[in-house]
Amino acid sequence: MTFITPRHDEAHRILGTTCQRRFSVIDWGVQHLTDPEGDIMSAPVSVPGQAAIEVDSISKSFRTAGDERVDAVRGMSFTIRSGEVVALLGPNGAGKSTTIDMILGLTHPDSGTVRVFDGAPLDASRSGRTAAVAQSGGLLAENTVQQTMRVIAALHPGSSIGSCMSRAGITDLADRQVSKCSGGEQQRLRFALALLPDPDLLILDEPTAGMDVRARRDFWREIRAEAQAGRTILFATHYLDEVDEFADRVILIKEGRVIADDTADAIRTTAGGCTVSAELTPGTLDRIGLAGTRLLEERSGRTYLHNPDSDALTRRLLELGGRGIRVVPRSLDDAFLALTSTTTEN
Ligand SMILES: Nc1ncnc2c1ncn2[C@@H]1O[C@H](COP(=O)(O)OP(=O)(O)OP(=O)(O)O)[C@@H](O)[C@H]1O
Repeated sequence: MTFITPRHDEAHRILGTTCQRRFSVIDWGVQHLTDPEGDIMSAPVSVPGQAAIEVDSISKSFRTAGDERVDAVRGMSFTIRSGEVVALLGPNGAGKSTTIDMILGLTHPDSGTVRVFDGAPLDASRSGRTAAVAQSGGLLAENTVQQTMRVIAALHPGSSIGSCMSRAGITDLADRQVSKCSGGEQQRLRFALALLPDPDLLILDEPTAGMDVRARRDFWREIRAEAQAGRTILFATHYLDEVDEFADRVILIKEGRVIADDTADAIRTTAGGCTVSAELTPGTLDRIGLAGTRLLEERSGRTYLHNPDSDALTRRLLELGGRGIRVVPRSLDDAFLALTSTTTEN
């Protein structure tokens, strides 16, 4: 199993202590965990349409240093089928990373269950069926790209360094020192490393962080190819255009709960209608009094609002002396803001 994660202590604690007999931990920043004989179990072929990930009513709380309880995940349920490309989307602190950690078996839910390929999450990671790419950390700066690939490939007999490097678009970077690679190039290296065990499930936590527009486009083309080859992809991202373009399905989470689970188009329709923006005098917001009105954001002197009945909202803003009123069909960004924001009545 190969873990590429900045959650060093977490992986070390769980895998290094609970699986010591079966696993060795080569600790040089990346968690490389394999059984001592280098015996990687062959991955069963996943069947399209079968459940790859089953998350059933999971909850997870933490205690802060000040002994306050944080409910990171609260009763979350969803199923991801083999071959799906699914985006986990939510504002900062929504519970995305905690959920991913539970799917990887790095941490366990306080209640509820997570199954990966109908087994324990850790077993799927152990057998190489799950591989993860985190957004940062986990690479040795002084090694070259090729050396990094070789070290990890040695843990996965039969893996093809050339193919994985080519699919991740880093063939030309083979002799470059990791420290000289840009953030986006390092990210592609992590991706190539994750491909080495030939995983059925790829979990990517903000995979394109640090990539420019072209690199992001190339990266997603490769991910698409991996999905078409039958791999299941779950990714967390803050880039809504990526969700729109690449995800078959979006699981939108807020405050540890799933608040929407559908295609990007359907979510846009659910959160439907138009965004209404206007220049408002102070205090106007409190006087709108139209049920279902949500404040999306206030920016550059304009207030952006949503109500399923945008005509009624427009009339109300006119009554209240709103100026420069604009009504525009909503983008996925708007839908995201609408679904994760609070109503003006709150
Ligand atoms: N080990 C921990 N100890 C205490 N609180 C934690 C711990 N891990 C996560 N949390 C808290 O749980 C909540 C969910 O965190 P999580 O990292 O899962 O969110 P996220 O959606 O991944 O956020 P981001 O987009 O900012 O990465 C946050 O309030 C976070 O501060």
